Amino acid sequence: MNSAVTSIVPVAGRGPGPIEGPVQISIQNVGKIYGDPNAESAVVALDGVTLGVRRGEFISLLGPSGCGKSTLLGIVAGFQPASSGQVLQDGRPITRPGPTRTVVFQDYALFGWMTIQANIEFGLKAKGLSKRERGEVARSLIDTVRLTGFEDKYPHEVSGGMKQRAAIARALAPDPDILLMDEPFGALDAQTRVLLQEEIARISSEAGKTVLFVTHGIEEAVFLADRVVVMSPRPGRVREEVAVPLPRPRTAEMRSDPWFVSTVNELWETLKPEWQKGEQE
Ligand SMILES: Nc1ncnc2c1ncn2[C@@H]1O[C@H](COP(=O)(O)OP(=O)(O)OP(=O)(O)O)[C@@H](O)[C@H]1O
Repeated sequence: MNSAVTSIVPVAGRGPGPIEGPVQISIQNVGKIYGDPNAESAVVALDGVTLGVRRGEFISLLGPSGCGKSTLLGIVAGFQPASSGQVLQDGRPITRPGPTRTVVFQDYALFGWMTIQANIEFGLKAKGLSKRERGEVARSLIDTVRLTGFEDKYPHEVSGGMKQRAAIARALAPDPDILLMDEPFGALDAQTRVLLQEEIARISSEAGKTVLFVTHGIEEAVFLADRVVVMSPRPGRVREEVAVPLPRPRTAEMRSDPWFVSTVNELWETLKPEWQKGEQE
């Protein structure tokens, strides 16, 4: 463990400091093995991951490719079970997907045959809202993600950034407690990515959601998070945590803040050797 990075603590007077309050997601000693655990081909994706996420906290899960980030997110979503350990939401075990947790994927996962508005409204039918109410919620979210004027377009008619804005609005539509984001900006060009980082920082603060954000972008992880949780190469474990003292709302100028620059550099210097090793394996 790198003491230089782990020793970083919120700086007094710089920002809101660590999020206080009850733990909403409790990841307890979670392990995941793909395949027959006794077979040589078994893949140990996660090993003893323990993490508490507070209500309203934005956590970036940072780690090299293949370290089990998506696996962990999938277990929290309820898409797949842990092989050992458990995940609790507000004290209750997560055993299946539920409307209080929604997921944004890298590949947008929009329905191509539905307009942007219909995509956003989709999840609201299950909540029993009338057509008029669904329309109102969708229009408000379209405004939030700055897609006004594009509501009647189909996904193939808009840019990648717009598709991801729509996917974020769709995930917010059922008013979940927890937003799970799996490399949501991974498919976007660098400029769009930066713009959407600022958008999601704004939206998540305004909406007060708990966010688990998976990325292998160090700068993105630090810019967005209240706490960056760094995972080790496979089998994924929590390697270290960095509390981010920057105030909210996060703004573009913070990327040149001395704390930000040195933390990103420190993380890169710490992680580079093991990430390079992972690339070669
Ligand atoms: N369904 C599966 N069956 C077998 N092995 C799997 C399965 N899903 C993932 N794995 C393996 O588990 C390990 C962790 O994968 P995972 O996708 O969770 O990592 P990741 O950190 O999200 O990677 P990336 O950043 O590349 O998306 C990898 O070695 C992967 O090949």
